[in-house]
Amino acid sequence: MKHVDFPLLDQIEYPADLRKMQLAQLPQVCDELRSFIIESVSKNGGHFGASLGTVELAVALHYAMDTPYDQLVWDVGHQAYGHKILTGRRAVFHTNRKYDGISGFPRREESVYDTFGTGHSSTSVSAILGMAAAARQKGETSKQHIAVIGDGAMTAGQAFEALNHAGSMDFNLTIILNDNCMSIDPAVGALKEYLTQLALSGTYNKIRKNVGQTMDRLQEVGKHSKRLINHVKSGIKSMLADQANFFEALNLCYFGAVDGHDVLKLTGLLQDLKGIPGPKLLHVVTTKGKGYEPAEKEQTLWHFPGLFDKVTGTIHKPAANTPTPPKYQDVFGHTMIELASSNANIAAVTPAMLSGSSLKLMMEKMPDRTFDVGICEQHAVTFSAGMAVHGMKVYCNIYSSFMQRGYDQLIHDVVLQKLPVVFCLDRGGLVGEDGATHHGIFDIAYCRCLPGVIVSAPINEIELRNLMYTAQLPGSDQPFFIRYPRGQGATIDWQQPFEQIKIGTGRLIRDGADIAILSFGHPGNFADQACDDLQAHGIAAALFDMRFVKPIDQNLLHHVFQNYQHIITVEDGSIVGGLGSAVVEFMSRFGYYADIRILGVPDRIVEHGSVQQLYRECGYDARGIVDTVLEMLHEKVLTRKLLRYESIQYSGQL
Ligand SMILES: Cc1ncc(C[n+]2csc(CCOP(=O)(O)OP(=O)(O)O)c2C)c(N)n1
Ligand SMILES: CC(=O)[C@@H](O)[C@H](O)COP(=O)(O)O
Ligand SMILES: [Mg+2]
Repeated sequence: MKHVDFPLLDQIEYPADLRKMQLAQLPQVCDELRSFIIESVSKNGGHFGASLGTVELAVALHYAMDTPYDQLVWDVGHQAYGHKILTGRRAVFHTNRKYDGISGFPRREESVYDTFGTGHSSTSVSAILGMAAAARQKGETSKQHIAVIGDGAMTAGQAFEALNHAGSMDFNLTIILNDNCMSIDPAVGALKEYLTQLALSGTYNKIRKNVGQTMDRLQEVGKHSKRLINHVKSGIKSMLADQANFFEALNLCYFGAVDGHDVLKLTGLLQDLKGIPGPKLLHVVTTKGKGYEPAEKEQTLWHFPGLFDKVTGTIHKPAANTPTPPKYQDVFGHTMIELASSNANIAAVTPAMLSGSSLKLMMEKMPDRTFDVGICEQHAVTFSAGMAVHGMKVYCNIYSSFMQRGYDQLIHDVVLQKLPVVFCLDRGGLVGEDGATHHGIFDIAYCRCLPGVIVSAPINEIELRNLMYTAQLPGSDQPFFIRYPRGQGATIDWQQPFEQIKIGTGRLIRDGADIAILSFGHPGNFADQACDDLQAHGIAAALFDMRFVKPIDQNLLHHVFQNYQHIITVEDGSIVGGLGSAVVEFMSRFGYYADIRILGVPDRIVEHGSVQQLYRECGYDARGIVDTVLEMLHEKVLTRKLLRYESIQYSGQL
């Protein structure tokens, strides 16, 4: 750590302050900004390597552009910490991703400098193109529009759709391709190879000279006429004729590749580019984790390291003296290896979440049957469907919120064709600090409405394994969803022999006569705890683990409606369209009546914080369940208290 204090950064509240500085001071600003990020993330947590890689870019952009008038969109937004710190949020940066604190991603509500909310990838070029179109309509001809997009994010279909559109328009647009050869895991795919070749080709030096000549010409003419734009393009194109540049072929002026850590050159280049009208792509080469050695060396680990000692680079780990339950993702990863070892038809697919899904474990052992297809959820779904056509049993693992990207592919390419793909929806439910963009709370509803599918959720790791096992048994020939949460499970002794689960059956976890609690997935554990707590109030609650919302266990529900007047449903998902809705639909269909409360994520946007804080806020943690039961059984509880009081009085008289 070079800096213990921040003499230049202290003078910068907003980019206007940065722009008052001398160009020669920018390297030190970068130095201080980098130190600030290291200091803050080591203590408060957050995404790390990506923002270290964009320090120079953030400084150069805010120095060269007139933000917030000029519009800047950061794709994904996990790399925008430098931007946040330079745009009025340094003093509150320690609240990053915390409950009631600032978001870990750009948010329109948070700052005028955050022109577009992100979190999910590959949206930036579309969004900035839309803004440029709006500016054109308003006659704001001098306004700059810049999207910063990583090489990982660039692999998604939407990014290509936007490039295709951008190249056909003459809007004033700069796409900065931040190429660090990394996604969360090492970048994959043909684009990666292409960008590497491009970066090595040394095109930039020639182009840089050309920019200078172009600027002279622009000054001479004075206006950004269409003729001039074409002139600029053809000038650059001629220099690239022997290179068949992909971006040029799409009609974007390509500049690069440049060193993304040379802040002075970067600033000069951005200033130059401002004067060149039309769609441009600047290829910037950076290092993920730049300036912090451990993060440069182990880039996947330091994408999101958790708290660490900034001096030694030691990542804090929980004390290992007591055994803890594993993460659901690891149970999934290990179980995949077990299943695939005994079933040669099994393959696995992940759209760029190799480590996050723990499919990395299977990739190491069975690389021929494990596919990291890059960030492209839509392709991942249809690719899996294609394999299923020819009898492969594909486990397509997609984070619940990212699956939203592939919804038509689910319907059109899987459900309508009745293909038995197994979708393992990881991060189902509230995910915590990543917040609203990443909460996987809509999947129960968006899967439940699909005809002919199975929608399940395990209460613990053993059930996760058994569901995964069941999904590949002969006769399992429907699309099969298994959704499970982020983080740790509930069972230490999880590696039990597989057992088949009868599809569409729930089970009684504990009996009781006063109220029935129906749970779906891991909140069954909250309900179990609540049942314990309710005993102290003299209430005997029954707990049913539904396991499936589709097909739903009708026998179980008939039993519940025939035996209980009071029913609570609990799920880690939106209360609109989930388990609660399914139970009410059943009640109405069969003409039952009961006092029902639906607990889950309310119909509003839930922000970030620890999952415990968010479960509390939404009222479906153990305490929330207890409170709801007490409220529902208010009179019964009062009567019982009274009876107990009377019996004490009476025994006192004896
Ligand atoms: C639609 C979607 N899929 C997956 C992710 C998870 N994700 C976040 S960052 C990231 C890697 C992005 O790579 P790149 O754009 O190159 O940025 P870098 O981290 O290398 O700076 C991934 C896969 C996401 N945010 N959105
Ligand atoms: C920015 C992004 O989308 C990912 O880095 C995400 O934060 C990963 O989430 P997990 O930590 O749950 O794998
Ligand atoms: Mg990258």
